[in-house]
Amino acid sequence: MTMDELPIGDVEKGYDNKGEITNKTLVSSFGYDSNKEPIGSNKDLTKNNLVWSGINLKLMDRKKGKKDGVKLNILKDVWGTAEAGKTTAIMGASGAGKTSLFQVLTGRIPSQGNLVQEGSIYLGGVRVDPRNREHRKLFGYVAQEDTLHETSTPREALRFSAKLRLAHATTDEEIEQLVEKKLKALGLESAADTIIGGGFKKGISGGQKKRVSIGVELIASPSIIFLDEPTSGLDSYAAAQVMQLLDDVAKEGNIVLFTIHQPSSKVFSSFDNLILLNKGQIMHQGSVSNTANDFSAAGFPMPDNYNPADWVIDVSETNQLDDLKKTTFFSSEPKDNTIVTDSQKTLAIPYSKPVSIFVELQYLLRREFRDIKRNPLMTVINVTITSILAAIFGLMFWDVGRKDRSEIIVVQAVLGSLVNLMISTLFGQSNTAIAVFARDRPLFLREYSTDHYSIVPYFLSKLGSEMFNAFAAVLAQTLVVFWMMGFTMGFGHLLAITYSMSLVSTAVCVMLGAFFANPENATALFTVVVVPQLYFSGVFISIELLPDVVQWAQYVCSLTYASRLALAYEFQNCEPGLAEENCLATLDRNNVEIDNIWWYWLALLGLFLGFRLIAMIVLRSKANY
Ligand SMILES: Nc1ncnc2c1ncn2[C@@H]1O[C@H](COP(=O)(O)OP(=O)(O)OP(=O)(O)O)[C@@H](O)[C@H]1O
Repeated sequence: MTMDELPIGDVEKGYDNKGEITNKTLVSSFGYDSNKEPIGSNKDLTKNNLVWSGINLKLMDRKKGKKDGVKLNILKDVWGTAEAGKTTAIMGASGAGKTSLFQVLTGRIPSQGNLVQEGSIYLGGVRVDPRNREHRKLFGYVAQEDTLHETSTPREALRFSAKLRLAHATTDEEIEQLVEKKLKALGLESAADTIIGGGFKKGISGGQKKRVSIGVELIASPSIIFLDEPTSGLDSYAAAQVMQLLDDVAKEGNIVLFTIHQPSSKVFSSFDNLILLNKGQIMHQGSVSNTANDFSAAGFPMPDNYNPADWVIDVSETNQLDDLKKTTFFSSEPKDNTIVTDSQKTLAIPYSKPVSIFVELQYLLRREFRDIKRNPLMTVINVTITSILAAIFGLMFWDVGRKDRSEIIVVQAVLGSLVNLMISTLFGQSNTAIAVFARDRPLFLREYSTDHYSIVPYFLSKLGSEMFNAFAAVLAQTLVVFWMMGFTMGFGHLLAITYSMSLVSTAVCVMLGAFFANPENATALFTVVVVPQLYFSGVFISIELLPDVVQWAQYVCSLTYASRLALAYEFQNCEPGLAEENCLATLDRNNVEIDNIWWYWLALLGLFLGFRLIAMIVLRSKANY
């Protein structure tokens, strides 16, 4: 079936009994009214429903040398169904296990650690594994926090997601039509070209942001869309709009499943099915329109004028579990809960990357540079601060390079000016690099886990913008200090050394940013990692005087190599005579060997690549949930 035969966006993936993908519109299959049916009871429809069975999530007590014990049963024998064509809400008091169940269903429980997960999930009667990258293409996931690219517009955000996630054969024209159609469906036409905004600038409203977050998932036409508290933080009007949107998405034949906290009665009545959790167990599942009857039948008639959402939580919170179990609540999983075509078989999806990594890189780079263009403040502040500092250094070491080097105090001053410059460069880019990476990290984790791009193009695109920012700052610094201080080495040499140093320093920041989500931790650790470099580099204390056990550290210090390069270029061609003697003695005292200049350059390159590689591996492992 071609895109021409079906309206764009209406083509949904379906699965036949063998688990093979079939293109069909699910819309036609779900035009029914099952308000009076318990969830999943319509056997014809079970075929395309999401069913989970025997889900247990245990927190293990792992003590060295002892057998593992179960510390806490977070989820116990949880079962349920999310029907295609309907919206299903997971509710429960705080700590009931909503997030945990949601994380199991979306494959976000880490496979290593203290949590052990059991149970099965089926889609259309065939087993699915939401941790599997291929299977995950069926799932759209909208987190509670909106992680959007702040300097993009809703139209650009949808286009970016469509381009990188839809089939390779989809033309740009088709993508534009699809984006237009989704913007309309999301009610975002008037805000389509307004910047999403964030900390740097006010953009679209919170409700509009939530709709963009939903839109970037919907654009990939997932069969199942998971949303974690989609109405939290929204006013009642915006919450109602989001619920209406989800209802429309479900009506197209999709499965819409979300957790929700304290919905208003209007929002509560707008969803189709309810799953109520209590202390990690399923207390009740059923159609929302039957909630009052179901609770009455269990002996808890709903008082008049009471928000039913509050009532169900009140009942679950204010009654003992044992008492509730004596009622019709907490029914055990029906034997025919999973209508399984083949329980042994796992859904087979031929995985193919929609676009090449070059297209990914192109789109990512375009977005990075658009970011710099639309939010130049960070670059401007960085360049300004660096220039001011450089001017202060320039004044302190005014003309030092042009003075007579036959005087040892002059050589000492030149040495001091270079080392200061290197240290300033070492720290100069760190705040910007850490702040930018901390800002972008959640966006990367979301986009990577929803298969927008691979990790290498992402890192290359970040490197592109970091290189630009670092170059702007280092160029400004070199322009100011070079002539003020009057160095004898070439302008290009000084620029290249400080630029390389700055890139290594940025690589360290990105590596720390990959380890720690919190920028404060990354900044604190940066100081711990970088300050010892001042000693290990040999510029303050000769390496030979350092204790043997720490001497190796000189080899992983960018300051070591950058300082040696700067000293080598500055002192290798001094005036013959006393000046030359002083220069060569300084080189000797600082362990600089002219013959090793290329090794110093290679070492800087090695450190740069090494730190980048570690960052990539760490971030890749963090994103692997
Ligand atoms: N990784 C974990 N380590 C320890 N305890 C956990 C972990 N994950 C969940 N729990 C515990 O399991 C229970 C259920 O947690 P969960 O976050 O799923 O509840 P919730 O219904 O989403 O609560 P809330 O509405 O307050 O977010 C809580 O008691 C929580 O402390």
